[in-house]
Amino acid sequence: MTTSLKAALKTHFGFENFRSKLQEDVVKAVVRRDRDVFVCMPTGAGKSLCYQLPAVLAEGITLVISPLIALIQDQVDHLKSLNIPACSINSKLPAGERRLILADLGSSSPKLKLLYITPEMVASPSFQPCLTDLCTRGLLSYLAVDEAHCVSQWGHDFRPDYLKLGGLRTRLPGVPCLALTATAPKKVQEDISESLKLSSPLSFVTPVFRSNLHYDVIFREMLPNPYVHLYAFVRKSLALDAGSNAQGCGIVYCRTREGCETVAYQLTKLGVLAKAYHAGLKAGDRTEVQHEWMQGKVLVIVATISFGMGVDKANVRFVAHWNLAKSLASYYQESGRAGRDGLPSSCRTYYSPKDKEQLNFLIRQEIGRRQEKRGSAKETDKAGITDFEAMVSDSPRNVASPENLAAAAAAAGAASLSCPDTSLSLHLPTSCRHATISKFFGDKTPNCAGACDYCRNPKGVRAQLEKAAALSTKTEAQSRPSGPFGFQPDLYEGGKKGYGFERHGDSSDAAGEGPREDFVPPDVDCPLREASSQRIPRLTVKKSRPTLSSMSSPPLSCGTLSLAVDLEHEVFKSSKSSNLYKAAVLKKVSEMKKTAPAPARGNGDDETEVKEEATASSSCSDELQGFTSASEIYSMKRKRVGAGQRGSSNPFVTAKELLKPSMLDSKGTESGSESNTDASSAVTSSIRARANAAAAASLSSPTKTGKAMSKKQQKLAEAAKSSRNISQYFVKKPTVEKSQEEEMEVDEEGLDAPLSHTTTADPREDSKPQEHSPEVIPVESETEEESKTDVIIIPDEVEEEALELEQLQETDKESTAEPNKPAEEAKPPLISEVSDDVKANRESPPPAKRSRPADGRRVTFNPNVQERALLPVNEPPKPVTLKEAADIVVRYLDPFYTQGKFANKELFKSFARYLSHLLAEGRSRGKGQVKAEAKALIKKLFSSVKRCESEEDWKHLKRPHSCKTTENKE
Ligand SMILES: Nc1ncnc2c1ncn2[C@@H]1O[C@H](COP(=O)(O)OP(=O)(O)OP(=O)(O)O)[C@@H](O)[C@H]1O
Ligand SMILES: [Zn+2]
Repeated sequence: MTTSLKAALKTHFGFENFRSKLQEDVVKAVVRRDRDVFVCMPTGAGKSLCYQLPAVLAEGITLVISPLIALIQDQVDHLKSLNIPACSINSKLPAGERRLILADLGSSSPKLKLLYITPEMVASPSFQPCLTDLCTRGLLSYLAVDEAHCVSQWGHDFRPDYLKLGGLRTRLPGVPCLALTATAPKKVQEDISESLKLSSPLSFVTPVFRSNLHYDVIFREMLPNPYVHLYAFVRKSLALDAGSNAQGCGIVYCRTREGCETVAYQLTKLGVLAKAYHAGLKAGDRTEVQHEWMQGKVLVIVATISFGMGVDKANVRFVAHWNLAKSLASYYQESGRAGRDGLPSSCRTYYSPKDKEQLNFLIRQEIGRRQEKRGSAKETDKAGITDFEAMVSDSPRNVASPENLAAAAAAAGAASLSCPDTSLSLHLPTSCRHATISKFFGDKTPNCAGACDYCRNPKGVRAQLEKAAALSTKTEAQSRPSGPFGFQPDLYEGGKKGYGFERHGDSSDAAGEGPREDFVPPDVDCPLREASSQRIPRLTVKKSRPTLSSMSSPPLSCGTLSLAVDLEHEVFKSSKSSNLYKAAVLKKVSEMKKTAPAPARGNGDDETEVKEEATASSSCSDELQGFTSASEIYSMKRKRVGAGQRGSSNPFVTAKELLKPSMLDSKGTESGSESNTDASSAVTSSIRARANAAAAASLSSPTKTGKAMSKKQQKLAEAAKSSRNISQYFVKKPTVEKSQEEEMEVDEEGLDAPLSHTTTADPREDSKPQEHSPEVIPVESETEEESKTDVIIIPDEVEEEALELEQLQETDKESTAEPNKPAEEAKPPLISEVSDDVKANRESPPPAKRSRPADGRRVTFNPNVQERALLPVNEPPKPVTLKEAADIVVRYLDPFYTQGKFANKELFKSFARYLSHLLAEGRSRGKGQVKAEAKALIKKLFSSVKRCESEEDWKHLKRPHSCKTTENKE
């Protein structure tokens, strides 16, 4: 058998030998087909071959379940390059190709050997006939479940759709199953076996210890300059000083996008080319960054955890965690991307107690949210906490715990060393970091032989701890109850004051820039009215911002500035939370835009005008020198900041600051600068806010600033338009004051993915459509361009959903998909995922879809009113696309989800998907009809069931053909 396997290995894959005895043993076991098989091997050990080779040798088709389209694409491309017939069915596939695949699968002897598919797709109703057909004809040779840990709610990457695979399994009797993962503690292994209904599986588990990896931990906040420290680490790890020619590279993981941007910027500035990678970048940019890094053109990739899964690069010489990983399992997997070639590599954590607090908070918050949705607690809810504690716990209970948590305490993330705000001396790391990891995964203690800082220099590690403890005590003593804005640790879990401004203040947290920052009341001369008021919990005043005097751009006129200040103050007074404040600002700006004359553009006088403005305002700015300027005072919660927001820690910028770059742009002095990068690509709240604020400011001086409208400003204004919808979405919300949670949840990309879908801030909390009232806004003052963009409303939910899916499904290979899929548009896909549609919605700004109604009025937000007011007169209805149908469905369905009418989010999504397809079928109807039908169907559903508990609940729904709308009548 060995000989024939080896021959096949050579013939089909070009390998002389198996990579390891383990790989060979697994392949042999799989080929025997008499048992299910469980494989736990480190990343890069060659797991894929364990099912690919048997798949090639077997008759029939191997169904491979993999969580990411990007991963699937890589695998399929690789197999195709080896002439092995493999493909994937997903919603990105052009209809023609999909038909071909389905035709092959339906033929008597399909040519395909491997069919890759996501768990969502395999569970989708449209795929079932194909699956059943293959199964009944005995054409399925194996079921391979890659990244099988996603099936476990104890695992760090739980994906609810993986749970459905148990059901799938039972429908495929006699098909041997192979489950593969790189990281699975005992508990997760058991869970995998149970959930996938593996029958007495043969287990192949590699020890987790990797002797070529060196682990250490540095207390970030004890460093005079953490970036310089990181830079030195990079140089050393890549042997740059030794003039090494070895093409090594490295990864720095940050929790937030902003952190990535900052670290990448700092490293590059110091002399090592580093680039950021996160879901806030355009897909193409992400792919390019990854590509450059793979090719060694960029030495360091600074990424959120959206980067890495499936990245097959052997010579990663270091993995640094600038922020803590969220669990020991995650840490092991992330750091494990180093040294796949077996050569010595470094894994370093830059530990900060703030990270620990924030992560702890976020994890608990997420669990609370899940429980709230579910209405009950589950034992597995604790998984997130225990896994995290495995990283950072310093509690004696855990140290004594037989379940490794203790071990973890001293462990890998070193976070163990954490918690300087407790008595550190009691919890010195008591063992080697490798040992901790091994214990966590249920392995026996390895022989570290100096491959961690503790084993190398236990004294040094202790000394660091003690120093950190001392520093922390000092900092606490200094900062404790320092007036109304002080951090009050006693209240940590008690209320919003307990979280304090400084903890969740802003970006410096994430980026780890230096020591903890205390709230500094603003200068008495600060132009912002009520600047020191803390009536809105997360609007902080920061003195550390540059003052007017330090600005290089032309200053504003006094009038503009004071108007901006007044505007802000008015809104500030009437808002109760930062979100409401933000929404109100956006609304105000939007209103003003409508009542002001359209700004003249591009008349060639820009430069003169700007100069005039600068001269006119110079005296005013002089007066203000030394003060924190109005525009730099509000520090809102961080929102997604896209490329080009490097180092920026204050995403919410008010009128004046916005005007500054825009005026510069208009003079051409900063065109092409990084702040000028495609604003639309990162339509973040911050940018929207900037755009709106810009518009507001320009209105305060309509002639001058209007003329100075730059390209950038136009782009921003465009971004603002799409935000207007969202602002209305917000503004109709009840004035419920939210806790500091919101501040943290926004851009915690690093946490989003690992905590599964639900970790992303639940969009529904921010979007309660049922509370919106119709709003009719006159359009007289609008520019033509503006009026085109207001028809489609993108609920935040859609954006969040898209982000979530982006992270989970298409993180890094977006470019492999066709940008616009005419085929998809032309014909309803046989198999599709609503998620992609939703995503598409987010990526492309809402197109102008309807002409303005004859009465010159535009209706926003209330879909019922829209229908009437916006229907084109005497024009045949434009047939809806699937995407448009999905938009409509999501919008109408969302309130029901919010009201708890769906047992869980998956059902909600599944119904949305079902309904979208139903409504888009045939493509012959216009929007009005689709809307009416959507409403009718939803109504019908909830007239038969009080709460949707299963897919059966909607199976009876059919398109209501009798449903007539205005559009129909035309
Ligand atoms: N027998 C072999 N000889 C040489 N190279 C091999 C062999 N088997 C696999 N490889 C190569 O090893 C690399 C890693 O394999 P693979 O991607 O399957 O790892 P993996 O264990 O699935 O990692 P991950 O956990 O990241 O998915 C690939 O480039 C693959 O081609
Ligand atoms: Zn050790």
